[in-house]
Amino acid sequence: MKVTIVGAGNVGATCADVISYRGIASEVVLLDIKEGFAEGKAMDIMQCATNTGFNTKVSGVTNDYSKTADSDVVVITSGIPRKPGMTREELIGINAGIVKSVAENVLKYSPNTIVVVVSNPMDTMTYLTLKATGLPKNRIIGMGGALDSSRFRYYLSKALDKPSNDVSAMVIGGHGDTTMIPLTRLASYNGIPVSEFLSQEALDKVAADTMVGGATLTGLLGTSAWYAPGASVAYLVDSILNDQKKMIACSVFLEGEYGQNDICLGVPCIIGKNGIEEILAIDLDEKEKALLAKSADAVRNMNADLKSVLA
Ligand SMILES: NC(=O)c1ccc[n+]([C@@H]2O[C@H](COP(=O)([O-])OP(=O)(O)OC[C@H]3O[C@@H](n4cnc5c(N)ncnc54)[C@H](O)[C@@H]3O)[C@@H](O)[C@H]2O)c1
Ligand SMILES: O=C(O)C[C@H](O)C(=O)O
Repeated sequence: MKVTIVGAGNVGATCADVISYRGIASEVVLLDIKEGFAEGKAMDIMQCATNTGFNTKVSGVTNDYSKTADSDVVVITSGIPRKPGMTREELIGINAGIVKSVAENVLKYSPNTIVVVVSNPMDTMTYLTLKATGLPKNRIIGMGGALDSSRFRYYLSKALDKPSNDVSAMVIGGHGDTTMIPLTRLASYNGIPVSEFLSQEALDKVAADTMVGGATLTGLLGTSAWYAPGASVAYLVDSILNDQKKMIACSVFLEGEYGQNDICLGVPCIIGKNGIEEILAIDLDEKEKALLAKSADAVRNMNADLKSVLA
């Protein structure tokens, strides 16, 4: 199975590293526009093979899309990341043009691929990829919910003082500081509602910390995060390539689901060899429904800025 990652920067290279280390794909191609950069990242990763014991073939290319031919999955991480004090939405001016041209280029050589969109603002970039390529909705997946949910589980585990892997929780909605919706009501510690262990005040703080999880890291690092983002993409790619049918919150084109139309937004999906195999309809309470509607309004506003790119 072959995976191409366009953008060999922090997130793209970390994703390639996790995919090869865990043996998720037999081949990974890293592509970047910066001369020699992807080649260098691929060589560095390949030199881990004997010490960590993997057999995935990782190669790097400078802007040569012919080397990406017949990829089963293409991950788009090309574009600029935010700096401290910025929102993800401020990246649209530069990233929209990059994402559109990358999506068009990869499809020339891999017409049957499944595309995973990572570049920010992610929900809008997913919508742009869908509109620009005309691919069926099951083959365009926006990655944000997997990461936000892992941060939610991290903050819950810290509040509970228990391991993250004993916590089950999901974030839906947009992948933005004010648009994501941590589903606190449904979060559990080994099947027991977290509200049995944590006060409402503590749960509200966990939700607030989760929502600004990316901004907090950007403030600490000076650029946005990459370890958890790269691992979250690899987790999603694993479910596609190995047909695991995992339930993962992903940004997907909605046609009536959750009362939304003509938008890509994070909702729970079953992810398998066909990409988005099912959009799960979960019962939200009135407060959660209102938050999702507000989140959709904000993402739709952002999508309106794509007019000139899509013209
Ligand atoms: N969806 C998410 O959950 C999530 C998580 C983390 C980061 N991101 C986003 O992912 C993107 C990448 O972040 P990063 O930290 O890896 O940034 P980075 O700057 O480390 O890497 C981006 C890479 O893209 C390359 N690039 C730019 N234009 C290109 C083009 N036309 N073709 C090929 N390569 C091109 C650059 O040369 C660079 O190497 C950002 O937009 C960031 O906001 C999203
Ligand atoms: O925070 C960012 O800008 C990058 C990414 O979306 C993240 O959540 O880490």
